[in-house]
Amino acid sequence: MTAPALAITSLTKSFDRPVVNALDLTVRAGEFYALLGPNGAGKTTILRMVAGLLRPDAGKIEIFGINTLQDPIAAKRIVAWVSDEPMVYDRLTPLEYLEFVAGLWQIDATAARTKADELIDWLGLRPHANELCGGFSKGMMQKVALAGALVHDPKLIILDEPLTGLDAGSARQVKDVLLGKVRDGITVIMTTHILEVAERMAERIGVITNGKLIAEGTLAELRTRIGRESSLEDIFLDLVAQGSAAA
Ligand SMILES: Nc1ncnc2c1ncn2[C@@H]1O[C@H](COP(=O)(O)OP(=O)(O)OP(=O)(O)O)[C@@H](O)[C@H]1O
Repeated sequence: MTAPALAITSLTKSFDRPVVNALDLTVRAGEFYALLGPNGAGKTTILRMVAGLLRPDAGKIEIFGINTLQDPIAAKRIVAWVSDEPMVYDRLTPLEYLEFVAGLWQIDATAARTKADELIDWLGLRPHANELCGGFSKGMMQKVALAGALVHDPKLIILDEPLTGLDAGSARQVKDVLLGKVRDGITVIMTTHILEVAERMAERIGVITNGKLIAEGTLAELRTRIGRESSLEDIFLDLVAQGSAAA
């Protein structure tokens, strides 16, 4: 049996207060999973721990069976992390940036160039491929950062609010790239506040409040849980209200 793309067990993290509370979460291989939750629920903190950018206080994270705390380099090789605050080098063009990232992954120069060209075309960056990133809008930076995260052909792509700040055309390009990846068998996990995106794209949706998973399932399963025909917005608000009352 294939190991899950992500298996989180009893994950716990506090800053000045508990933010992630003994969280258990499993995402299957090949799934498109959306993580929803109100502001401050802990979504980014959870994903930063999965991406190896933040150390948990307790708990276990496995990516395709690799323990991220015991074997962080092996885990990072198969994961892409796309932050909601894109970081690219101002003084490089998108092509130079992608070749630089490919070099960090020790991908050979010819393969790197082919990969970079493919990503540039997919994300509609071709007209700007030879301009310095420093002059780019936030949306264009976000697309370059996404391309950079995909250079090493990750098996699991984790994105924090990938569509925020993108115009309709760019959002469509990013969505198409992600759906294409899922069709190719790649697993995608993303947070979003755009419920319509979760509704249309995700196979399963997890709802986080106060660092805990309070509900999870397909849209149909979440509807059944609420017990009436509702929009995802109504379901989400009902679940969050229930979660807050329980806390
Ligand atoms: N490095 C940090 N130091 C202290 N507190 C932090 C740190 N990172 C996050 N927090 C706190 O942890 C809580 C959860 O933050 P997090 O960013 O994970 O939430 P989120 O669900 O992603 O929210 P949003 O939807 O607003 O992005 C917040 O109260 C935040 O202020």
